Amino acid sequence: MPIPTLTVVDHPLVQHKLTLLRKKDTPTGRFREVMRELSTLMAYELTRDLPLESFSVETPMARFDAPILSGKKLCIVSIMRAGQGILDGFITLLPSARVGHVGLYREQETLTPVEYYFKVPEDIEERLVLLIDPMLATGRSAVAAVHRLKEAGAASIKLAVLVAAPEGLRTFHDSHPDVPVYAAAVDERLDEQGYILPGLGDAGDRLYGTR
Ligand SMILES: O=P(O)(O)OC[C@H]1O[C@H](OP(=O)(O)OP(=O)(O)O)[C@H](O)[C@@H]1O
Ligand SMILES: O=c1cc[nH]c(=O)[nH]1
Ligand SMILES: [Mg+2]
Repeated sequence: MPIPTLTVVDHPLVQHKLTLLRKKDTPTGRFREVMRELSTLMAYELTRDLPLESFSVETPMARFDAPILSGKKLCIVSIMRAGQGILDGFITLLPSARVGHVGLYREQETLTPVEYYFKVPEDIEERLVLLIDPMLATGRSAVAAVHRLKEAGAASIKLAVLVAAPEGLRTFHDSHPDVPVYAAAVDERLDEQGYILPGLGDAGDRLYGTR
């Protein structure tokens, strides 16, 4: 059984920007902007261990062997809606990655994730999947998304979230011990409605100004 891994991205810029997202009076436009900035930093961390190979390049001065990315191609998969808030930053750093979407919302009473959309590239089994969602609360949405990705053939997946609850991390690791998790923060706990405390509120609502 693989050992579940959790990487908390403790870079000062990540922590500073996350604080801006947490502030309840950060307005929608600014929230969206900061989430995008933060997501480029998360993408940087998630790709830290990508393999490199040598490529012969001619600079204006000389020919030499320079490093380029090798290994599996990438697929970024966003868990809608709130995942869209961190998708742009990932695409900015990884412009040739394919992009997939999983549409999920939590049913309010039971917190059961309900799927309304699923579209991923056909060759997903050949790609490293970077699954993204700002929030991991009960963990059930991420568990369901990974389950669907594995059904579609994905064999290599990393999960990136901004804020995770300890309860959700346990549930996720129990279901998918092979999927490493990257988070900007692990918060205290869930409240009675399944929101993360202290968290940042409802990420989708704050991104899009809904309630
Ligand atoms: O870990 P869980 O308890 O499953 O909760 C986390 C999910 O909740 C939020 O989505 P939400 O259901 O609010 O949908 P939205 O993105 O459309 O707002 C969030 O973006 C996650 O997908
Ligand atoms: O705190 C939470 C929990 C689930 N989804 C959110 O957007 N925020
Ligand atoms: Mg929401």
